[in-house]
Amino acid sequence: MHASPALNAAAPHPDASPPLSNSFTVLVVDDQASVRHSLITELRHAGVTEVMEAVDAPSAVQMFKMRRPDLVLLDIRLPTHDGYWVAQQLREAEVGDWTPIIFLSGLDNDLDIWRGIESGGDDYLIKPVKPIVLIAKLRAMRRLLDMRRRLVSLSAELHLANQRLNEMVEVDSLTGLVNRRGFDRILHSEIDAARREQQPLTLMLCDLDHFKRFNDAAGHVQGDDCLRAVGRLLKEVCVRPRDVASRYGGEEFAMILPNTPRSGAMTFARALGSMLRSRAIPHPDSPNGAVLSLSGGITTCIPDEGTSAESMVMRADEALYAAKAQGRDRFFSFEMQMDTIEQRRV
Ligand SMILES: Nc1nc2c(ncn2[C@@H]2O[C@H](COP(=O)(O)OP(=O)(O)OP(=O)(O)O)[C@@H](O)[C@H]2O)c(=O)[nH]1
Repeated sequence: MHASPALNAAAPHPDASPPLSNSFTVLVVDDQASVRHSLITELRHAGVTEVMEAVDAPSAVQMFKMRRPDLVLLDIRLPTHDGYWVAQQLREAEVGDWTPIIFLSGLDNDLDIWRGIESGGDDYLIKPVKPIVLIAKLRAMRRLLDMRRRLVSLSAELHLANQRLNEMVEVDSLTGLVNRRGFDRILHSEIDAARREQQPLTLMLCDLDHFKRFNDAAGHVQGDDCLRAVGRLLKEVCVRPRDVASRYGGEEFAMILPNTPRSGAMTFARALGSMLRSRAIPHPDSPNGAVLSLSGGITTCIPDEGTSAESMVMRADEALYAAKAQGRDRFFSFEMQMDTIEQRRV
């Protein structure tokens, strides 16, 4: 506390400077009514749209939390708690945010300035405050605040743009499914999650049967339509939120099915097979019948330290190769083959 007037009336008044544009709110914290009054008059003159007053530390903190001013003018000497304490409370109350704090004090020594900055202050004004200095600092802080807001909004825009870009580069343009890049990322992260949670993870590779003949007979445009139809079907069959259908490449698709044991994987394969049959997409030249069919290779495991995305793909691919070799239009599970050398027709 001190008795010096808030403003040095002898200092030249910055009448020539234009008022601060847009809305700008300031919280003045000082226990002396005369000081607050002089500061408020000067702030209004400078174009500050709203000035709040607090007479002590607790009410300053409370007002700050409720009203969130754009700037705080904070006296160091206050009853009960000092301005350093207030600054610390304000900084703790706005994690991730930043409101400029300018300390006001009659004290002019290096240690006070150091303590002020250490406790979260941004600048320091010695009372009596010269109006021209007050307004210059107000403008400087306003400029910093505007810059920070622009940066925050730019980084939010950048974050959104990055998200969109990521989505774009991970989406297959023909089918709208996750593409190979997205598949690789998701498979790695699901292996990690399944290892942590000790839950079974299933990978299913599906390949359309005799698709070269389809293209040769119907043409590539119809072939593309067919791939789109299969893409829609795979999306439909992936009903659980973490199930992922992706286009692995060409006429090959991959499904990542977290928390899915072998039995669940076979149920999924049956559902997929029967949905495809019910769609009855005509195949103009298939030795397997008049409608499109597909073959699938499945691998299921609770990943351990030795499990990698590559090893899972290799196992699913081996099972897919066996399903093709055994006549197509079927799903094989790598593990079931290993366990029982049993082949299952879906
Ligand atoms: N229309 C179209 N065809 C594609 C696309 N990508 C791959 N293909 C075709 O898919 C066919 C795949 O042929 P193969 O690998 O010989 O396999 P397949 O004829 O399906 O025979 P199996 O897999 O053994 O049943 C090739 O003719 C590719 O040109 C695509 O984006 N659009």
